[in-house]
Amino acid sequence: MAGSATTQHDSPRIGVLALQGDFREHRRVLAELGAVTVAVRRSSELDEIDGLVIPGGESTVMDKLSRSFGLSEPLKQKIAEGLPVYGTCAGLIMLSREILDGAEGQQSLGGLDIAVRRNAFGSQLDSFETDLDIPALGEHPLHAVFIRAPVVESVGEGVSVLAALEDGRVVAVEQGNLLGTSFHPEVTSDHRFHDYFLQKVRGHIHA
Ligand SMILES: NC(=O)CC[C@H](N)C(=O)O
Repeated sequence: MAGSATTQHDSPRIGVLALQGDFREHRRVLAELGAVTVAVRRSSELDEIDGLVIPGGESTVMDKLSRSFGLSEPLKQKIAEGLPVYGTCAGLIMLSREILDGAEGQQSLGGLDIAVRRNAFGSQLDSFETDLDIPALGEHPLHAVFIRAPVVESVGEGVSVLAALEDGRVVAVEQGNLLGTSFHPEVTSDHRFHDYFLQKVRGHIHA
């Protein structure tokens, strides 16, 4: 057991960083998949969870709030200790080693050895939807919703690319305990990405 916080058999406790952004949607999806969810706003709550989701929203705000709430250092430590963490959109930005087109002074938590470019699709294509082939999730393409999304511009050696757009731009990655998507699986009815994350969490609990 790798320091499990799980109390009920097979119901992992998943924290959702609830400082800002669409944390409610993630909690709803995770609950539908049988997880117990915890809104994380203070560092003590990080000790009660088996995995963490960092939602979409605005990474500059999430960065400032996580630092002023004293969450950013404990979060970095949990990531280094192997807590499974899934970041969507702004959450992916939070997990990246390097932010391109970040705001003045913007910091990330790091963990994923990637560089991401914020708002990579520009104002002309603020939001769009497309079907992505994601072999790790099975044969059926996943309908993906992008909202002022970042793209992954470079990946380090230990990073697996899970999905890319037709033009090759990377939009989903995995590295060890960490998972990140440029898009928002919490706003569609296809929950395979959250399910994939929960499998990672269960694997970590039983490791
Ligand atoms: N939907 C989102 O999470 C948008 C991310 C936002 N553009 C940012 O930089 O944080």
